[in-house]
Amino acid sequence: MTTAGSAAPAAPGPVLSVRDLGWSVGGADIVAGVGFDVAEGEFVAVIGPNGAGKTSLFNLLSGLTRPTAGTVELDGADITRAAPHRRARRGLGRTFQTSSVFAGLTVAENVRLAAAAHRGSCLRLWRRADADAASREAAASALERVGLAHRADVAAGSLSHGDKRKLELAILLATDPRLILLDEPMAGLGAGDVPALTDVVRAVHREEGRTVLMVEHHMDVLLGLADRVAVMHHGRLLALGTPGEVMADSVVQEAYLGEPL
Ligand SMILES: Nc1ncnc2c1ncn2[C@@H]1O[C@H](COP(=O)(O)OP(=O)(O)OP(=O)(O)O)[C@@H](O)[C@H]1O
Repeated sequence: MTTAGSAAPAAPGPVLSVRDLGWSVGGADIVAGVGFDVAEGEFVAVIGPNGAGKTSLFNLLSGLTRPTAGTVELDGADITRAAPHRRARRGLGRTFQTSSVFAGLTVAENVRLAAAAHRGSCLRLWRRADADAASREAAASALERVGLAHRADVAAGSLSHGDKRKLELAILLATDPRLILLDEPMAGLGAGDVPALTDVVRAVHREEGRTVLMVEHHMDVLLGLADRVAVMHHGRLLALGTPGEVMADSVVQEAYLGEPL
């Protein structure tokens, strides 16, 4: 018999819970009926052919677009209609497919600015970011973790594409997000740069314990990272399972029309 005092603690709920999520534009369903949970500390990869709705899904999760159906919960709180900055305050961070850094600022200044903005110092943000010890510390730590500490004082615009991707990750880490959405971080990288960035993403997940959702086209990159793979197709969630399950799924293979997964 279980008494109130000896009851096992309830399992923690999912970090992210998506139910029947949809986004229609001009009568076209860009995202439709998408539902899944992401557990604390999990790494879920999102794959799918071009135009499948992966970025649109990320836009719905991060609040850039308003869903026309369904709900999004973060740690049990309904954030379906919350603005992007409110989601960020609650611990949801994201990167974009295209690089988005201030080219004229130094690498460290870019990260400090993000840290200061997250800490709420909006008034004369830049001066505060420069002077604020906590922001400087957060920036230095983030740059160290992505392997960019030695480039802290160069202009962000002078970085290689691969280093800009690392900088974007550092900008994200400076805000200490629990749930990170990475939209094709490897896009445009030379083959030689992929392993280093993969290692950084792996460390952010495994060593720092952050929950990650990542859009990525290449299964070889995902295999060493993802606990589960979500497959999008025509705006719908076609499959969700371990990388092995998904690769063996004939419906998934058909969606890719013979392209290697
Ligand atoms: N604002 C919009 N208005 C109308 N259609 C849109 C809009 N944004 C995206 N779409 C369409 O929605 C579909 C899904 O686009 P989305 O960018 O989400 O796909 P994706 O899976 O991220 O593609 P890729 O792998 O090429 O980045 C595409 O057909 C796209 O043209």
